[in-house]
Amino acid sequence: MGRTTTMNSSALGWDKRQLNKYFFNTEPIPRLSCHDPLAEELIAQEKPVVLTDTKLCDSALKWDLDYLSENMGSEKYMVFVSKDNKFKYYDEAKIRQYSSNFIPPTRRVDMSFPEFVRKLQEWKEGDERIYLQQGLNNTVGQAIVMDFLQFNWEWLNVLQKKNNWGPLTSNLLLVGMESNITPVHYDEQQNFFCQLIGYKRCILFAPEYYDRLYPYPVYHPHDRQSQVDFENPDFEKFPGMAHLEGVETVLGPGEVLHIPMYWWHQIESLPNLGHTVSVNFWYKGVPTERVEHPLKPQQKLAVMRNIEKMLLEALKDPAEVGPLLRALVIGRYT
Ligand SMILES: O=C(O)C(=O)C[C@H](CCCc1ccccc1)C(=O)O
Ligand SMILES: [Zn+2]
Repeated sequence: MGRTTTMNSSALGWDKRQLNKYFFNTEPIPRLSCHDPLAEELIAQEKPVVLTDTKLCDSALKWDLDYLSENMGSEKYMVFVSKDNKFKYYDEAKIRQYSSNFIPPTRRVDMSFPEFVRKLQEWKEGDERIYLQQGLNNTVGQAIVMDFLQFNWEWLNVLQKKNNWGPLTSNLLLVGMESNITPVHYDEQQNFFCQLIGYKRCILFAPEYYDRLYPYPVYHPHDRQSQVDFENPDFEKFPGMAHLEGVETVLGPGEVLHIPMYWWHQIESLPNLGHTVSVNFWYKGVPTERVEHPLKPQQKLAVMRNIEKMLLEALKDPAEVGPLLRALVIGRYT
């Protein structure tokens, strides 16, 4: 990119003026040492927390573009291409069964790491943007494997056991351009999100804000993604959005954000501070054995997802799900 960044004087390494102004208020996500008992308390309560000194991925702080080009082997990696700066995730498997004409907002191109870096360096204003999003697997070079083995697994494994999480399912390597945005969505896994290079703004909303973020239907390719666009909010169509309140942080190199399962999150690579490199740790949640009532918001979300899945299974035609739900609720539960 070669752009000179006017780094601001503050020690943060980034400048508040670089943050997009949105219509909702946010409070800061607590930033704690991983040795602070409150940190583990918040994780146990499924609340977001930034851990500043885990040393979880210190061996990967050197994963800049040169090092990754050198050591990511000659394999092809998954790169998404977008006409704007938004990279809304979609499930390719759901496109086929979702009858109506779904137009993917981004396209997937597989390319080698050096190819990806060349595209980054040749990029100029107006070009399509790119975002490498690839699960780390055994095709990466030896050096990367060595770095990976040096992660602070001891600390992670203790937390995994204490919180009765399921197995680690994947580590997504994310290499994005400055200003790239992953729009607000939730995942069905516990996540430790590690920032390695550059700065990412992470805006989170609690799972109970389900009725203010209007997720797509479960059978839609954009399942788990919100329908709202923070940069062009449609308050007529999505009135609940007006009551959104979030929490946020700007994550820098070496910092780890716990994104609890089902928490909504939007991730933005800060403008003018160069490309970003992150790696996440996704853990399967396990169903709670002793169910207590009233159910937690996360559990209600799981129930609603199951109802949508059952209805589609019963009705087969997605177009019939809405009318049946309306018949069930309007005038009876409203
Ligand atoms: O770690 C997370 O959960 C994030 O959302 C990080 C996000 C990219 C995620 C892309 C994605 C979202 C859903 C399914 C598969 C891939 C970023 O950092 O831009
Ligand atoms: Zn996510």
